[in-house]
Amino acid sequence: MSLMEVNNLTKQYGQELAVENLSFGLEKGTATALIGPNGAGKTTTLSMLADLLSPSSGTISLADGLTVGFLPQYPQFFPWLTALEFTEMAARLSGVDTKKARLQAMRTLEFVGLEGAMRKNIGAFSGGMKQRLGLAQAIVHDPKLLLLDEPISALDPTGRREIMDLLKSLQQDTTILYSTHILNDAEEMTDQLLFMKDGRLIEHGSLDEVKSRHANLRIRIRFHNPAEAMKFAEEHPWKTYVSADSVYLSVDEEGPGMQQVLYTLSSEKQDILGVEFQTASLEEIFLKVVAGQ
Ligand SMILES: Nc1ncnc2c1ncn2[C@@H]1O[C@H](COP(=O)(O)OP(=O)(O)OP(=O)(O)O)[C@@H](O)[C@H]1O
Repeated sequence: MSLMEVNNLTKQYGQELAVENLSFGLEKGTATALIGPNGAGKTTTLSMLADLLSPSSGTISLADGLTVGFLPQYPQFFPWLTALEFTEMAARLSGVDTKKARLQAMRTLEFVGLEGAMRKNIGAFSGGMKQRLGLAQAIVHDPKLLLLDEPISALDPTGRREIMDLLKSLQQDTTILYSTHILNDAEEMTDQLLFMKDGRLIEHGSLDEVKSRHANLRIRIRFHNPAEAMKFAEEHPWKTYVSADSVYLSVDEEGPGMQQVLYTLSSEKQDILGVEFQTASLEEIFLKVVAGQ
């Protein structure tokens, strides 16, 4: 059964519909990526799910006894507190027994890689350390559902990698819903994709479902240099796309199949570096879906 069911969720600000008739479910133990351009309604949605904002209409149903952790897009910290004091306070506010709160806070800070900075004032923390601390306050009470608003977007590639790895290790016993606009990362950790635009859900499904609906399979032929790729494209009647040293052919009713491409390459004795099937990346699909709206 679903851990959370969202039905026709709507939020209106004056005349503006920030979120419009959003419906989806979160299955236990899955990761869902909420993707959308700026202003799509991701923060508004997550704030309603975290019970920080009341919906104008629609319903959010939670499984009995579900505990929820939330990382806001811009978490507020108290710079004069130490990381340990702050996390312990978050634990208590989330209902952790006072006696256990300190130990739990220490364990969580260790888990997010802040064991060496536990007793430092947050005021001296870097952006990456604050992001880890934000995650710590969201998970310190061991929630079964974790809602994260842009947990990785503000980080550099190393920081993103580290937080993604932490999230993946949490995924074993936690259901995760996170918003992001870093689509390469989303592709790595997602059982369900939700694409939002202008407050509406414009596409959803598993990565494979979304890919098979939108991603045309294509063939990539790699040449030694861009000039050779260009020459090949010009000399053949197929619809091609040339980028750097490669020629791309879409595999559809009009395009050639792999067999025909291989036959052509060998009969013409083309000196190539390689030929392979490729699917479009999530980023390309997203741009296509958003543009098609
Ligand atoms: N408190 C508010 N009052 C009025 N309009 C709001 C308010 N909060 C959000 N909106 C509007 O609702 C829409 C959705 O905003 P939201 O912040 O949810 O988008 P988002 O997808 O999280 O964007 P971003 O990626 O930029 O964070 C925007 O058009 C925004 O201007």
